[in-house]
Amino acid sequence: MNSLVATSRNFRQAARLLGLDAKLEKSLLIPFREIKVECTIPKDDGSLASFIGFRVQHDNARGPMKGGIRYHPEVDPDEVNALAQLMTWKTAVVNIPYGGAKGGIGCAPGELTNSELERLTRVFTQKIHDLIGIHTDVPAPDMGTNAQTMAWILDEYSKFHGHSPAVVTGKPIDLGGSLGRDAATGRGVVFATEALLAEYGKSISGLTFVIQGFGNVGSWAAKLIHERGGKVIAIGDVSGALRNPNGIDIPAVIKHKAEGGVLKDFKGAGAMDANELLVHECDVLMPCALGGVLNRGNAADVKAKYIIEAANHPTDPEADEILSKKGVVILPDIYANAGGVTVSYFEWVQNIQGFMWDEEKVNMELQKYMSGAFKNIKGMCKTHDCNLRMGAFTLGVNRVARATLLRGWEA
Ligand SMILES: NC(=O)C1=CN([C@@H]2O[C@H](COP(=O)(O)OP(=O)(O)OC[C@H]3O[C@@H](n4cnc5c(N)ncnc54)[C@H](OP(=O)(O)O)[C@@H]3O)[C@@H](O)[C@H]2O)C=CC1
Ligand SMILES: O=C(O)CCC(=O)C(=O)O
Repeated sequence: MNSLVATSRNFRQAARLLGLDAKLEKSLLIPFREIKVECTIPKDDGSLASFIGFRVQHDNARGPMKGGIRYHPEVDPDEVNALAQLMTWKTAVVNIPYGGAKGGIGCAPGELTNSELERLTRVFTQKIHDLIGIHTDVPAPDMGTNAQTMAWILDEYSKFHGHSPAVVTGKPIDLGGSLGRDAATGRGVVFATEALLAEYGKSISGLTFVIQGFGNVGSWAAKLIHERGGKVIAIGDVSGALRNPNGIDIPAVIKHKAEGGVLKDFKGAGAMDANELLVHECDVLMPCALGGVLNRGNAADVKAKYIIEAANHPTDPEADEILSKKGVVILPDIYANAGGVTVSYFEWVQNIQGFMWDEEKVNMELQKYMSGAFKNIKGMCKTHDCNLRMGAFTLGVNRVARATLLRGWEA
């Protein structure tokens, strides 16, 4: 299902549960601003390459718009729109003073050299610099981008507006990045998983995990699960998938990749069909890559008891229905992966204050925000007699609706 249709369907269902006025519902759905820019760069061989960049600023009722920038061949306007909308509800779920935005460039970052990526990032920043800013819209990394990408945006933006570290988060520490931001999404996923499992009298230790995606989010989640005694029995990325029923040595995989190795060539686990990953027998399934990977084509075959949505919108509404009929418990993206934006908020606060926190404080505050949000979601589930996804959506949408009504519409 189209990602924007799917996300909007979840929003509408939450709006109905909350009894929102139809006109307010319509206004909350329409993005504040959609930006589309052409980015042409000279490649290293002197030829020209053109790309399309997007930034969708969905809503700013609760504060500056916030969200990552994705570099991936499948980036398109509907996908960016859906991701921007999810950011609005996500920042509200964890109650940080932001709205939602998302950006992206349709490109294959693995096929561009470092200097081509730098030129592309700088051209994109030149095209949008007037529309982002510390108190308007603050980008961060997402799939295919990282701290280096944020450093280039910061440098290019600062040429127009003066040194502005708080204009992006997820920066390198040397440029004002926060300790703990790199690990934050994966760490938040693990805190969220612990909160969910505790409801069922379980803990990570001794349970089996399958993880799709071994980039920033997947590798940190896997590492922290491994440290807590969880058994990661299968992992995968674009190169392929691996399994080991006795548990994969995650620190060894991370070392193998850090040394330039390809995941599928790791020797401590056997190869498996990547299409089997999501339907592999396990206690907990963690999609940590693309959206829409759980759909009506595979949902009936999923064997996990719990799905933690570390990726954004990995589950189609059709799959949602099939999975909930099977009794699978799904922890929704707008809560499960909110640790990244929460620590981005801490980074922004540190930049504005000009005062750096130690990593212990960052992780402690993150845990506080994640457990507080889980309690609030459970409260909404009780009030509206709904599942965790609708609990999270009603929590987020209600906060944004209240802020919107308080601000009013007088011109
Ligand atoms: N970074 C962050 O702070 C946040 C990220 N998220 C979400 O988490 C997800 C992952 O993001 P992040 O870890 O940052 O991205 P990265 O680019 O760091 O990693 C993405 C991972 O997904 C893998 N992947 C991509 N396409 C496929 C595919 N078709 N099948 C299997 N694996 C695939 C990549 O493989 P390969 O390395 O081989 O290309 C890589 O391992 C995204 O949905 C993102 O929106 C959510 C909140 C915050
Ligand atoms: O850290 C941020 O600002 C945004 C992270 C993000 O893009 C996401 O949560 O999907």
